[in-house]
Order: sequence, then structure tokens, then C-alpha cells
Amino acid sequence: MPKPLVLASGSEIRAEMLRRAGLSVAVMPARLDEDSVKQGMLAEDAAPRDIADLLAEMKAAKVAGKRPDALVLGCDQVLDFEGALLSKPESPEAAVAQLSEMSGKRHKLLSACVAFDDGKPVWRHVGVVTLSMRVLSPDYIEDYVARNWPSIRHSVGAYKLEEEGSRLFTTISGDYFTVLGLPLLPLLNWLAIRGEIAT
Ligand SMILES: Nc1nc2c(ncn2[C@H]2C[C@H](O)[C@@H](COP(=O)(O)OP(=O)(O)OP(=O)(O)O)O2)c(=O)[nH]1
Repeated sequence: MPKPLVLASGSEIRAEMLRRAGLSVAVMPARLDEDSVKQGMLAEDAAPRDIADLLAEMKAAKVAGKRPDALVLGCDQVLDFEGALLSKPESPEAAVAQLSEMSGKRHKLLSACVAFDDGKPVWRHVGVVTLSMRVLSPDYIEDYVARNWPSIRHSVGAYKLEEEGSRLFTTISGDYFTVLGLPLLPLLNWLAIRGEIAT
């Protein structure tokens, strides 16, 4: 009998991706102090993928205790730009500065997902995508942020690929869903193998 699925994330796009795939999912955001965990791991020179993986596990663990009956998914996405870990821009000005820095260069998005069952981690995956940003004019960056701030403020890269953000890139090497924040295909593969979803 398939177990109930709980997404320990406040990310609308993650819930939307799962629901659009036909999965019934309950949302229970974990509400962690991510910044202090990130700062602690960066102080120990942790790799971006390890930071994303640990945060995803911590979010899943926090909610798994409340829902022992369910499969609980914790997620986290980090942006690796030339070895630095960027976070969601806190203001339109910060978004303009971040996009200006990334213009004409490549960065990576790493989307981690960890699944808990019976109070312990039973599956994990970190999806990695390399994005090549085109050279953007300062005027366009200003206009782009002014037009899209209410939407892009929730994205770690200050863009949404499924919206005007697609215009920022010349190539993307990796999985579309991973850019949006979830390694959806590996997750669906695992759920199918476990018999949690029909195929
Ligand atoms: N719709 C959309 N969202 C994006 C895109 N790129 C990144 N994101 C979002 C996905 C996540 O919601 C967010 C990454 O931040 P986090 O991994 O910390 O998740 P968030 O704070 O949203 O929720 P959570 O910490 O899981 O409760 O950025 C994109 O291209 N499109």
C-alpha cells in the first residue's frame, strides 16, 4: 500500500511539480534556520552539494518526526558561482548586483532531495545543472528585475526559468526540473521502484 507523501518544503514550485506529475502530496514546511547551518558548514569548507544534502536531510528529519506514517521529502537548492555559495537576493538591488556578476559566465544549481521513511533517511539525490548566462546589458538587468522582482525574489538565482528567466541563458546543461528546485525524475524513478506510484 503506497504511503502518504509529505513535502517538507515551503517551495510552491516543488509542490506544483509533484502535483503536476499526478502525485498527491501534503505540504509541511520544515522552517529551519538555514543560514546558520550554511555558515557553519562553509566555515568547515564543506562542498556546496554537501550543504544542500545536509539541509535537505535536516528539513526532512524535522517533519518526519511529526508524520511517522508518511514518506517525507526534504529539499534544498544552492547556487554555486565560481566556488561561492549565493543565496536568495534580499532586495531588487541585490538581485541586480547578483545578475550583473553572473552575466556572461556559468554557474551551477544543485538541488538536493532526501526521503525519510520510519524516521530515517532511505533515499537521497543531488541534481546538478550548469547554466551559461548570456552577456546581459545593465539596462536589461535593471528592467528585468524591476518587472519580475515579486516573482524572482523567491528564487536562489533571481530568475525563474519557466518565465522570462529563460532569456538569460544561452545553454543549460542538465535537467529542467532540477533548475526549478527538485531532482524530479530520479525521485519518480525511486518512487516507481518502491511501488509508491504506478508506472
Ligand atoms: N519557479 C522557480 N523556482 C526556482 C527556480 N530556480 C530556483 N527556484 C526556487 C526553488 C526553491 O523554492 C528556491 C530555492 O530555495 P530553497 O531550496 O531554500 O527552498 P525554499 O526556501 O523555497 O523552500 P524550503 O526551504 O524547502 O522550505 O528557489 C526557477 O527557475 N523557477
